[in-house]
Amino acid sequence: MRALRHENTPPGSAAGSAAGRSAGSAAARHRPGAAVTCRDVTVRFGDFTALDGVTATFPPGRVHAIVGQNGAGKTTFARVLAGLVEPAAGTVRVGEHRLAGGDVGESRRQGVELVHQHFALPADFTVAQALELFNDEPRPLGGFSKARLHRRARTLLENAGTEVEPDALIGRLPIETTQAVEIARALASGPRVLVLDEPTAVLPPPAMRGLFDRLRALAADGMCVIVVLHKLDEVFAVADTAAALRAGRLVLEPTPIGELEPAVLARAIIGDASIEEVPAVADPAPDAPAVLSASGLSARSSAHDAAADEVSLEIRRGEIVGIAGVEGNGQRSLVEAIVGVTPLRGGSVSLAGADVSGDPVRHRRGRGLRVIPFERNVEGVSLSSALWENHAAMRSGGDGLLLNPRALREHCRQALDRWRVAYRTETQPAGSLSGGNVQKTILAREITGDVTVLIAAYPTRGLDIAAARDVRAALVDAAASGAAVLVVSADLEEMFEVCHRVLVMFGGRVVAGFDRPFDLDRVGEAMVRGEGR
Ligand SMILES: Nc1ncnc2c1ncn2[C@@H]1O[C@H](COP(=O)(O)OP(=O)(O)OP(=O)(O)O)[C@@H](O)[C@H]1O
Repeated sequence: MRALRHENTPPGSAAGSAAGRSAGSAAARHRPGAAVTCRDVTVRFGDFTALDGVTATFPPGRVHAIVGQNGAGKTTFARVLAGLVEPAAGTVRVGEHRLAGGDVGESRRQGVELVHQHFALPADFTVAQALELFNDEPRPLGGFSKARLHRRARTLLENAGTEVEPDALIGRLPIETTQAVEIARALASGPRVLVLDEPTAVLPPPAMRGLFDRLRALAADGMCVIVVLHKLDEVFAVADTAAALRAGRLVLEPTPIGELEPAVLARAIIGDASIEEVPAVADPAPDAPAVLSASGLSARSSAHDAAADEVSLEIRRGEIVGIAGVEGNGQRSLVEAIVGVTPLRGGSVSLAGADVSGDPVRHRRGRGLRVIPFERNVEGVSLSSALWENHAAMRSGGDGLLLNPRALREHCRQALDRWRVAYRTETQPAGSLSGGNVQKTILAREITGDVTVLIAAYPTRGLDIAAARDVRAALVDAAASGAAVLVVSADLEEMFEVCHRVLVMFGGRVVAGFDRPFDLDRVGEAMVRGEGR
């Protein structure tokens, strides 16, 4: 879902390609931060209330965390500030200015910039072009030269603390660099208020520390930084205050972090619900056969990723194997080749003893292969289709459920309820769910009793504490029921909790393998150095 509105002529066109200021002036155009004051902000989608009378003040010069479960209203709140959603009632002020609401241009003029949960820069733009999006400053006739645009881009990127070639295509960048460009773009206009919606969801730990340093530096410079986060340790690592939303209501107003205990914050997020421990993962039977094998697998590179290069691995019945690695080191290319959406360049893939190297996706699914894909909004669901249609769409793999719409809808409802998806009716489009709930609909469809091989790419990305726990428990449960499970994740702690073994990918190859008990430093070093078996 692209939420950004492209208000300018496209960069690269004669009129749009010119920046109306020098490379240096963008950095110099610093505006003092402003407080954001919300009073009784209420947002409705039809008869559903997504934000309910939110009243809060976010002073400048601080990093403010907003937390809450999936569907609590965090993204909606961020989008209100950015002018993408118009409140039904209430007021938002940026400094002294009262926003009319629902007007991106107005929010931007008042110095509010939003970095979206799902990146919004066009994949086929170069970095330099992407940085010109929304640059509405006056420009001379004929525009500036490419060299000048590149100079400006370099300055903006440097200010955002990243190095990337202005000529690089957005779609080819590693995901953390894409995010850095998004932030550079947001900072280009010298905002007073920077809002980031779940910026850590895509980042490996070192990049996360870099992001936090940058946000702290922006706040120290006077900016009001509002950041949506899920993990408590991240909140305590970066924020000055934390506020919590639950079911659209502000249940904890922005509170200095020094006055908050993690348990209090967790309670504000989940309310009365309890979170059980993830059951311990049992060892696979000694004679358990391999149900997923890849032998010398090579496949072409995929978006944001390196090509998988002669990867060999085996996962046995009941075994959970993690693939660790900085994103972009071939994990995606490997998964796409196993699933069958990318043809093999070399090697083979077997499922339950049968060579499926040339088989279409549908046949592999028919053998019990289930997948939680990398990009849920593109690969996992059709956002414009109803929940029950999405649920039914992938069921043609031979699981025997007849094409009876009523039965499919009932089946969908049961699965969504089991996963505690916050939805109103199975006929609503998937695009009307919150990001975390979209992920849960995919889990509800893919983690079922008939799985023989489950591939889970970043399965807890964007999920709240309770849902992330449910996913980890479901992975352990799937293995206990006899599935072979492959987990790709940037979250090493999560992997260490559920996996029997962890392989590290670097430059498209598996460069190291580790057994329990895992050593964080050794795995981390292998991820960065590309060696360490
Ligand atoms: N355009 C829309 N139409 C209908 N309902 C919507 C729309 N956008 C959001 N909602 C609903 O509003 C509620 C809040 O959604 P929001 O995306 O703000 O949650 P969130 O706290 O950001 O969740 P997550 O952590 O999963 O991203 C959800 O129940 C969602 O289904």
